[in-house]
Amino acid sequence: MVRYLTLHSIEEVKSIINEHLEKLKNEVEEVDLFNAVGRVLTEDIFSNVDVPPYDRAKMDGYAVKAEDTYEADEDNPVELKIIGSLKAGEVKDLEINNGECVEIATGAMIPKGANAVVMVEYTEREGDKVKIYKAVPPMENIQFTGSDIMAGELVLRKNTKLTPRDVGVLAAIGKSRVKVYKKLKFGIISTGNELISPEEPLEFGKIYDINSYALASYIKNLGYDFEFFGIAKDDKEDLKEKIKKALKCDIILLSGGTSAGVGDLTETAIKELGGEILVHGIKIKPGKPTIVGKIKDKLVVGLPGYPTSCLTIFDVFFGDEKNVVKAMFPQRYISAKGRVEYLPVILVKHKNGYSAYPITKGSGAITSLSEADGYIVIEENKEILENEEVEVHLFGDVKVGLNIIGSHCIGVDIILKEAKLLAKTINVGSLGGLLEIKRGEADIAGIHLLDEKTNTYNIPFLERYMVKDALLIRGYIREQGFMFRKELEFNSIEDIVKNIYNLEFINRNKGSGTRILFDKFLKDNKINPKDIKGYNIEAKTHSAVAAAVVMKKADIGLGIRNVAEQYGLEFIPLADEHYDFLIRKERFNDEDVQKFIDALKKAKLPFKKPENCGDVIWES
Ligand SMILES: Nc1nc2c(c(=O)[nH]1)N[C@H]1C(S)=C(S)[C@@H](COP(=O)(O)OP(=O)(O)OC[C@H]3O[C@@H](n4cnc5c(N)ncnc54)[C@H](O)[C@@H]3O)O[C@H]1N2
Ligand code: MOO
Repeated sequence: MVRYLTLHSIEEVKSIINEHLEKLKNEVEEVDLFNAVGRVLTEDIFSNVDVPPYDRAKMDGYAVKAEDTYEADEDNPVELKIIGSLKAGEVKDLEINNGECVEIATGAMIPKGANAVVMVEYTEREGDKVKIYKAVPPMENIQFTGSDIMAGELVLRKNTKLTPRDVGVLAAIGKSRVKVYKKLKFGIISTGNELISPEEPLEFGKIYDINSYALASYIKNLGYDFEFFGIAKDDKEDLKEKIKKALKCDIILLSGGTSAGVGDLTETAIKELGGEILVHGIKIKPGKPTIVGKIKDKLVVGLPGYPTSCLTIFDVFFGDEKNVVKAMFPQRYISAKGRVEYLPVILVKHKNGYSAYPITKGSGAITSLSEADGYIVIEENKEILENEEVEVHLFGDVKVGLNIIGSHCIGVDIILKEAKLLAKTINVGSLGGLLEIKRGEADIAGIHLLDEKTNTYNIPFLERYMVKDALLIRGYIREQGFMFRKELEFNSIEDIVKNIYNLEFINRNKGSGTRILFDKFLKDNKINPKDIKGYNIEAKTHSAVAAAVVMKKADIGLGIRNVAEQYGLEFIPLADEHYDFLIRKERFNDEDVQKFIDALKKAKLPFKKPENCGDVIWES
């Protein structure tokens, strides 16, 4: 049976959800001050009292009649008689006349007759007399009744979202409880037999439940409440049981089980609990199979299982307004037809503004969102995005720091840690890094490009690509070689060449230095890539190659020694390669760049360091 979803527009779904939210949002509850922050007032707040409620001293010293001090200066003090003392909280019937004063503490009530306070630093006490060395004008060092807040004053308006400072104001006027809009409470359920809690050890075939935790945190950050009802098995009765319990919440969020597969039970469960389905399918990417249903007056939202889809949908329909910045989109991106696409991007700041790099790991990857600074919205009828200005909706502040764009190497992470630097590292391969330096977007690019003709690294490429205004810093030497599981029993490159047609390879992405090295190896040994099994299967990092071999998705792949060692694989070296750093000249003297180079020299790296590590070896 072929099942197609009827896709609703984002606006339609927003209006269904907002209608429900509006109703809930108007419900009112009362909270005490310890629980008021972040809540939204449903009433104007007026003060019934003056703050402060009496004139009080701002400083420790003596309460005086100002005119008695006018003659005083450092050489000619005025002497006053002390007729008493006042501490904060003391109420005494004291009144001063000319020539008199009262010793007073910060916060104490100003006695009758006094109109100024002389700070104790400008006085000298002798018994019941005090010498005043400084003249003070009237009102000096007194905070007057109601000068902070006056009785009858409007202090906070309806619809204010209370900040910690606002709560301070409420306390100041003795308002111990306030009426606020009811806090929405979300019930959270994850579904899937494969899911386990992060508290359990990982069994083969299981994955950790991401969505419950990420959604709950999202909800908390928005100032709402949540309750977690656990992971439902792909079993209708279990799911129904959990939904029933969750119906005490205002909105129930399920994740997983929305698409048209066998285990997709959400729709049925909602119906069998007496509910109706309002939406199943939205013109959005990611998150197309989202379900919106209703059981009595409760909204039940079936979010897709893929973490990025799940969180994007939550954000689109329940999230808060985002700050927007304009950025250049320097790459070419083909967007989903017939759906509005929310594409996560990393922002890179440079002297002409921002550039936005798409994250294309897909909706199954949680790091699509955790690495993103925000997203861009690509309209339904736009198919290609290329070298144009876009608006980026920001998740928070844009992290700024060095932009390190190029080939990925764990050495870079170690150097950054040594240098205590914050940096953005974007993995676009060596050649990609070189181009980003040319374009002025990267500050530093890690590159390892082997020139076949000269059998040297990097410099021939800089010349061929006419890189200008840049310097090349000698980095370190990585041992590239073949990694494979023990059972293969190879001892030399010759062993590998002999067996090459029986092996399942995993290759690296085009533009990566490792790929170039592999191609050269094939050429040197007169092997046609077409005859290599797995030649077209690409992994993006050294670790991904190692993981594929460990998991027996491939027999062998090319990568660096220390990654092979990390994964417990055998390793036969093929070539020493130079991993160097291309740096834009105008950034060369920046503190962060210099720190990076320093740390490169100092850091203990799992690679060989040549004598001239950290030196400039080429300049355009
Ligand atoms: N034949 C079709 N297959 C799929 C379609 C379709 O239209 N036709 N849509 C695809 C799209 S788009 C999405 S999005 C997903 C949505 O899948 P479900 O909502 O049914 O979710 P599951 O199948 O249960 O899970 C998908 C994926 O995500 C993992 N997952 C689920 N829950 C969690 C969680 N709480 N934490 C971490 N990861 C989770 C799950 O293991 C699966 O790998 O369907 C496509 N398929
Ligand atoms: O709707 Mo799915 O989220 O495109 O991957």
